[in-house]
Amino acid sequence: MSGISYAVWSASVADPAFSEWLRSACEPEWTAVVEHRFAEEINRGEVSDDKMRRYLEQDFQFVDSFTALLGAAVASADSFEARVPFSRFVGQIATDTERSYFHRALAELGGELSPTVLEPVTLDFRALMDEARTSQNYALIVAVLCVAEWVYLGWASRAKQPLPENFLYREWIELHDGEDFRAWVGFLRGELDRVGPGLGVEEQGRVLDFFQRATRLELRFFDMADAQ
Ligand SMILES: Cc1ncc(CN)c(N)n1
Repeated sequence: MSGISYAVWSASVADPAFSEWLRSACEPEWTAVVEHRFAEEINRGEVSDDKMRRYLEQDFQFVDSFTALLGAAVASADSFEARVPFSRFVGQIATDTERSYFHRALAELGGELSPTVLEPVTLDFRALMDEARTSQNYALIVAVLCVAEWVYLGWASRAKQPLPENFLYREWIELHDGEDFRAWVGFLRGELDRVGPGLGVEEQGRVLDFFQRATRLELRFFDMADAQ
């Protein structure tokens, strides 16, 4: 990936959907995230407690900004029907099942819900999400949300059955795979496919820029978690 690409998506029959056009412009980083060693170790239940604690401490700070970004999607969507899946996700997942996972997992690992030191990549990711949130631009907001959820579906759906017994890994995988999560990612992609083609060329380039920056940050986040 080399910064903003002003290659234009076009609506001819042969062209991919807008979301697939964005994703394929993020190779090889996209595949590097989905096939990352750290993700493979989660899928096999082999991450050391120390690494898992560090990752989840930082990720809980990610999730805080992510939840605020979901709120911005509710506010900036162009119809009631589009607002509903975001609202449902905030209520059922982000502030309920996922929050409960973080509380239990960090208690088990002796981690902190509010670590004093935030890694540079955590700060950078929070900054990107804040930039998308304060833009109040629906396409930019959905682009960042879509990357975060789609790459997580990518690695989690590679986990082999039976999943690890330890809840630290099993629940983290289950939160990012399964029928409901696939439908959620399908919705996010569908929103990009719906609004993307109607944007001007410059605005499409801006969406691509946010999509690429989010993908790079996902890769850096797993690199940070894997380092030690
Ligand atoms: C860094 C990151 N990216 C995505 C996700 C999935 N919501 C997450 N928990 N953390």
